[in-house]
Amino acid sequence: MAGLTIRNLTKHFGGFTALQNVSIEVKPKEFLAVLGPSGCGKTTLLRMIAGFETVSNGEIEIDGKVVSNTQRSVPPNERRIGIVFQNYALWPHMTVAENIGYSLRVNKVGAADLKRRVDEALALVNLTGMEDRAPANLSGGQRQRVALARCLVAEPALVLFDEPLANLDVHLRASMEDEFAAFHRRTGTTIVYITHDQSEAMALADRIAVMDNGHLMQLDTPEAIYHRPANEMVASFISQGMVIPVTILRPEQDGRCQAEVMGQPITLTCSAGEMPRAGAVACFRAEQVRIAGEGESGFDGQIQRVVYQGGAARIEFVPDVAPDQTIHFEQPDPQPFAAGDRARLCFAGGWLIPAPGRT
Ligand SMILES: Nc1ncnc2c1ncn2[C@@H]1O[C@H](COP(=O)(O)OP(=O)(O)OP(=O)(O)O)[C@@H](O)[C@H]1O
Repeated sequence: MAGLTIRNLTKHFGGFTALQNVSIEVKPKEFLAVLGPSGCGKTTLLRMIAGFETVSNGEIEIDGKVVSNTQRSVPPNERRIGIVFQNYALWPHMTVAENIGYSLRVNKVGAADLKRRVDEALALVNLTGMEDRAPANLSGGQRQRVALARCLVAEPALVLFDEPLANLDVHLRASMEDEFAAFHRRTGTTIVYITHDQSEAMALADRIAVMDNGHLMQLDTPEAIYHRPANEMVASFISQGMVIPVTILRPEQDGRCQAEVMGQPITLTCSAGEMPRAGAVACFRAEQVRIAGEGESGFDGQIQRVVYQGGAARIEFVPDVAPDQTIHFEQPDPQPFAAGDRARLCFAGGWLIPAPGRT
């Protein structure tokens, strides 16, 4: 399986810059998710990797060969890339096997070889026995698997997924997530998976590239992105992290620093070399918020909303000292709170977000 190198990639559409200086290295067999809000440039990036868009600057290398730079662009069909789209794009008048074997027939692959490769692809996506069905007689998840088999049969160096689960219902998404993960474990295919759904990215990817406004914000493992976001965008975009001003009291020691948040002392995890500085902010996760014990110090405030989620509720709380800030946390049943109640909370940890330009 091939690797993919994206170097200083920029894309202008007229006066609009959709991608700005993006560099990403995808290792062979890696599963990389590209995650970001609508309009951040995910599809543009995918289209450039596939060769549907030229580059304004920078270059793309697949398996060590340059396929796009400002001078040249290898056509999509010569890039050995498979693409799985969200709308499957299956031929309705062909059977499952005919759909899967289409590209081989076009390339005049012999009948015996074609059947063997189609059978192998069917087995890879757990569709053996369904070769004679029409796409109309398949479930959404099965159609998506046919689309995957159709792309695998061509033995691509790299498979691009463009929001492949966006059209499926919640239950089917979960089971397809399992299938994609199992498929990746079985085949070791190098995958670039575009999504705006962070739980999908977290569940599937070895690493996640978080994008915003055409810029790469962070490229790291799901755990690092969650626990050590590089900036405020990543902190708040991933799992609605709470970004709150803090005062750093002492320089970093052993990956931690003493700080103050909303008038309360706190120990934050942080990157090496952090020093007291102006404008510091930290990211707090819902599980790092708790109700202060009897007589324990904390910050007082009012419960704004209680949203029941089955087994637990999401509680939204506004602190008296920071009325513009909403703190949210999960409270397991039975629910002690209602909107309007007073409470005292404290934080049990947090991550000091590195100063801008220093990640
Ligand atoms: N051909 C084009 N001409 C002009 N602007 C474009 C073109 N294609 C994309 N854009 C703009 O580039 C930006 C990035 O678009 P892109 O489709 O890559 O975003 P995205 O992250 O995939 O969004 P979504 O999740 O909504 O599909 C958007 O502001 C979009 O309007």
